[in-house]
Amino acid sequence: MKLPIEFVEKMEGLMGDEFNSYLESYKKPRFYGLRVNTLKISVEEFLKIAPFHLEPVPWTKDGFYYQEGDNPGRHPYYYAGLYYIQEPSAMLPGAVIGVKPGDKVLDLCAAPGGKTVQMATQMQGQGLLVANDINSERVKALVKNVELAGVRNAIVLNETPNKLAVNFENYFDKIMVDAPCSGEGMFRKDEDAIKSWEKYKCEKCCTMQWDILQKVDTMLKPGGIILYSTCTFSPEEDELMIERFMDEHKGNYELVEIPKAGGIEGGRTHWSKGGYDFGKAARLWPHRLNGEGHFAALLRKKDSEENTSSHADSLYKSADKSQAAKINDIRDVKEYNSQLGEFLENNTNLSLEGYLFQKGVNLYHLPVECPDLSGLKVAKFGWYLGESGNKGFIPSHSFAVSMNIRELKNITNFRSDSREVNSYLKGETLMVSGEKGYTGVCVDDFPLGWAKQTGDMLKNLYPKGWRKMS
Ligand SMILES: C[S@@+](CC[C@H](N)C(=O)[O-])C[C@H]1O[C@@H](n2cnc3c(N)ncnc32)[C@H](O)[C@@H]1O
Repeated sequence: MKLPIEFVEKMEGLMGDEFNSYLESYKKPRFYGLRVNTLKISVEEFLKIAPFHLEPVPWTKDGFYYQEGDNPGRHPYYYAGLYYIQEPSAMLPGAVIGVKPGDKVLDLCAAPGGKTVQMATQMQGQGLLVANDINSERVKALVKNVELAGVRNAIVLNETPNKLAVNFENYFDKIMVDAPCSGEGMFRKDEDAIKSWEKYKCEKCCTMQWDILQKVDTMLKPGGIILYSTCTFSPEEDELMIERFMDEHKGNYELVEIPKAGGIEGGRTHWSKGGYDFGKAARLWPHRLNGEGHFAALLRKKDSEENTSSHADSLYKSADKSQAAKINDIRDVKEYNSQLGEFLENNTNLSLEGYLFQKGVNLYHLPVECPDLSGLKVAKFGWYLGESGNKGFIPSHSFAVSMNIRELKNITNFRSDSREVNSYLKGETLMVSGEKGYTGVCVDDFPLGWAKQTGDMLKNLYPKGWRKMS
């Protein structure tokens, strides 16, 4: 690996005596990680069935190192969304932000969704998770990962922080800012990161980070939490960026201690101007722990006596609610849309509560009231249930993949090592007989998608864009 000379010289100046051991880390292999999706399976159950060589990641209880040859991205459990493949150091921000069920959470720079799905597991379907990214191509991957993980309480947006700040004033309890950065911590994992570093120098990234951070305060409630993270070593993008933010908000924010498990170190106060204790922040160094380079700072906004009722809530109150219905049980669902009500009754054991929405023929669910989304580009709205039209109710793929087996009435279950499961994931028709109608196809009890049983065969409804290639 050829590191840019300018980068090496800068690191030598910063690291002093540590420089040689730091540089040696580039000769060592990278680490591979996966995080168990506890929306679908507990860590204990996963460890019983996972056919991989797993070792715990010290800073998060759901994260594990795997060996390169394990290839978890090709296993049917991946298609059931049982885990998310994530670089081990990248698991820290989501592990320490402290998201709880019922919170309103914003993941501002979210694609492809590693931290979004991690926070979703902590919310357990309660509250609202808004995941946003400015890049429309990357938003597609974000939507897919949110669906695959079975997240039911997320809205995915494709917006600038400026526009979000108009709709979400004083709205969120927690905001994750996993900022675009010069990516120095990723050189060992991905040599393309070096090319990107040469293109987007640190100064450009600082400008982007500052623009993003400036809007965060507007959207955060008093008493709320920001987790700022990067995968770069540069103090300008890390300690100095947070120092600037805290200076700008004069005493309104404090740094919160991030636990230092498994070799994590504090941030470096002497790389800042010295006004705050960056020992509370976290630096993950590749020569100090088993993972790549990362920085994270946890900030708490001070509580205030001001009225905290949010602008977005009040906008919603005056917005047109005719499309939304609050539901408490199946009777309300039937009243709202009889096709959906019948489908739920015949095919599922699901008890839906919360809010139903209809846009054209499409039906959606959210566990909470919808915030004001006017003027925003919505890439995914809540849990997409399916279409209700002339052909009756047609359930969506995200409906199936967000279910657990106990919520499904009609099931076709295959073993993970069976020929059938691979055929299903490739989109092939299967010669399996059964009762006519929709069936949830599962691998070892975990739903993968729908099929329609014709009596003597399964018509495959696994979506084209999701299929396994070989
Ligand atoms: C480090 S990546 C995020 C990784 C993601 N949090 C995860 O865990 O999978 C940074 C992201 O910020 C997005 N981004 C860049 N500028 C942005 C802006 N002004 N507002 C929102 N997102 C932005 C990029 O498109 C990129 O997807």
